[in-house]
Amino acid sequence: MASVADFVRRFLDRPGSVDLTPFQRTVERAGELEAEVRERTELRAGEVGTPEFCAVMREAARRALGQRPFDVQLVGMLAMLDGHVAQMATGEGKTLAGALSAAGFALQGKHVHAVSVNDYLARRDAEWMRPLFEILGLTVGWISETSTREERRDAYTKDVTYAAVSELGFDVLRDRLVTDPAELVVPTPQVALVDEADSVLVDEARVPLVLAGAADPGTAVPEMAALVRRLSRGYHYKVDQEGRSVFLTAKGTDTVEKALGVDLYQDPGVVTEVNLALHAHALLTRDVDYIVRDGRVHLINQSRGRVALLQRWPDGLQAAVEAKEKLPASETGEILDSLTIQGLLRGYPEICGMTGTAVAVGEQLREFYDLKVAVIPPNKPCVRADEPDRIFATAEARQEALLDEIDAQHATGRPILIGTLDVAESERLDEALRARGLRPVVLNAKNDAEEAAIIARAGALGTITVSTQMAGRGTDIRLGGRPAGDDGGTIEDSTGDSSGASLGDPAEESVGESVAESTERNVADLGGLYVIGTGRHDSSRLDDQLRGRAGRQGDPGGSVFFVSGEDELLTAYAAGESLPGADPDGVVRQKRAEDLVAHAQRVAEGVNLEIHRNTWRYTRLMEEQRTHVLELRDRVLHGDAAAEALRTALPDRFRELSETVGADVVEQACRQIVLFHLDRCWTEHLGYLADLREGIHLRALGRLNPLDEFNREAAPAYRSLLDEVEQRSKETFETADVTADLADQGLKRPTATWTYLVQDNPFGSDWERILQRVAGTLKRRRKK
Ligand SMILES: Nc1ncnc2c1ncn2[C@@H]1O[C@H](COP(=O)(O)OP(=O)(O)OP(=O)(O)O)[C@@H](O)[C@H]1O
Repeated sequence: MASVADFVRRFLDRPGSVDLTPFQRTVERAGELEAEVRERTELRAGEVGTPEFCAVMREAARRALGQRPFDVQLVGMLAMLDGHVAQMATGEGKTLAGALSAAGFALQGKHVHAVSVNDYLARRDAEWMRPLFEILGLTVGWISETSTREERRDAYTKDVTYAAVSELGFDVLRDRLVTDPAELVVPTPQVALVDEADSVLVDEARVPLVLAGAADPGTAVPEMAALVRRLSRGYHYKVDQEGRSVFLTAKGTDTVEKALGVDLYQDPGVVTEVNLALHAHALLTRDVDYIVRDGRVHLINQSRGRVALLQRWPDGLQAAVEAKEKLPASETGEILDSLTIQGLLRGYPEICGMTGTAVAVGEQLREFYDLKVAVIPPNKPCVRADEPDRIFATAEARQEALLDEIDAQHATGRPILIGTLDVAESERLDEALRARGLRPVVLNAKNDAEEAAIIARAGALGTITVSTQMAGRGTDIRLGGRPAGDDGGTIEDSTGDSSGASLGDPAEESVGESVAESTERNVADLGGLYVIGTGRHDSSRLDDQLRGRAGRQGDPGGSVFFVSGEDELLTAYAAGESLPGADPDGVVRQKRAEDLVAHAQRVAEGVNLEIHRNTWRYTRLMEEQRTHVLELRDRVLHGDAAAEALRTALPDRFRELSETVGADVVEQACRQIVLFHLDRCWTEHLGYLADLREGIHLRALGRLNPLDEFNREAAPAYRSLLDEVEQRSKETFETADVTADLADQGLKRPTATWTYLVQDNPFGSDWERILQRVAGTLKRRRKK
């Protein structure tokens, strides 16, 4: 019978979170089997999810990696095997828990795609966990951006394949162009096990992965960039409170019209160009939203603080930023196909994941993926001291207090990790600290190559590390600065001679106290790593990830955020409400100030959720159509559907050709013809949907619901696409010389293709922006 405590706990659990009791019981019983399993020479896992299975997995990890999984890691494993997102705090050993569950799926004969956050982690985790998979008789592979198609195909044949989500998506997209089944790379998706599930499944969910082809330089608009550079904010143009949209004032409209000699009202094309240039000028900031490196604009991924490789904004905006920076426009090309990360991952019949911060996005995980969160307790209780925010009236007062605090803490030798909100701020802080004679180490999107090394040292005595959000994830910070994983957890260790893996507990083997351990103890006596945030993020999860760098595995540690009333979070999301008055030292001490900061953060989170929902409403239909097109394509690629269709439609032509060139040649030609037109029409359909979405605002002005309107038009357009494919295929079949190269007869596929991610539009959806813009322009016209 469940105890009262159990009942109360379950009652208090957040709605939608998973009851761990059955998993905990299984793990308890696994504990009873441990001694017996240790004696076995051969490890057979038995039925997945049973106590014996858990005991064998634990023993496998102990033998292969020298790490005996803690009970909580086994509970996490069971939760993932049951199809949930396991929330495990930073440093709790998610890599091992994830590998154990990947192995559990693989032992059931399923292929697992372990979705990593980046190439570095995909490779590191695959190599680190390789001995575990091998001891269980399983194979493992990894994919990185530089992997060849052959290497990728090989990696996908393994039981478990580690890869960044973008690589998986790009492979799926590239497979879209294949006309011979032997060239396919990605097998049918089975299980996705997603690391940092909140970030991939929620924050990046709406990012489209794009496959483009047939080069065409982007539209450069240098004159527009030069023109808007001369406009003044507040006078010629205004930016809304949330910093998400910008619009010309009546004065600005006049100035632009005079300068360009056009009537903006008559010329929507020019309005779009001016607005894009204004966006690039007023809303996107160098070293915050992007950096310029090697003569190119590199976007910064806001939630990770690192350069978002291969990402770009929607084309017009990308070109506008390039023009703003006086750089040549980068190539654009026609979009051949695109797929959002959410669409990609929803294509897996089974999905689960792990992260340090899932509860806060529990609602989205349920809504978009039907996933529940399992909150796994820590192995050792967290003793980190999280101080309340220190709130200041002005940014200046905050800066002074921040520098004083760093100075004071550093004087004791305590290691400090300072998290800034963007690259520019990390550089300013670096300068200010140097002016005080301190020697910080800076980690930001500009030097991310050194990340692992810098972070591994961040816990060393006397170290000051200034970092953007990138420090939040992936690399272990050890007190005393021991490099991550020197107990068996780095690539170097595990790619080496794995037969040397220790069989006992690492702790049992050390004799006496090493230098590293004594430094670790010193740092612990000083209070452990001290994390300081220079401002609250617009999502509490990002704050929690930063705090989570300290206090890992029961280590001592501390964290505090320095907030100012001038921070964007407050000016954008708590506008109209002012902070209570500050004391003479500039500090705001009333409780209401804390509430206001929390309120602003909740508003920001709500705004993001709304944008996500809205984007998904529009993309869902497109992705359903895409799935359908792909099913058709598969039938054509793998079977004789094309030949059957054309034989039925044009029996005489089919017979005549079969007699002259043979049935095989005709069948192959039919396949090529239908695939060509299907791909071509899909590309055209995507272009049509993009235009439709851009134009839908005009109907919104006519008081029709834009989403209904969109759906009303997109559905018949798709039906006519299918008719069109049929029509064009018949025409080609009728007229083409099927013995010659079909490419010479107008069926030319794109010669060059490339892939990229479209950075989520930072100002809300295109249609929302355009709507605001048009409404704004019309309002101003009426006033005139
Ligand atoms: N069962 C175990 N026994 C001993 N050490 C372990 C065990 N599990 C994990 N570790 C060690 O704990 C450290 C943290 O593991 P890992 O990097 O997987 O944590 P994490 O949960 O992914 O943290 P983060 O959220 O920061 O990425 C690593 O050095 C790893 O070797």
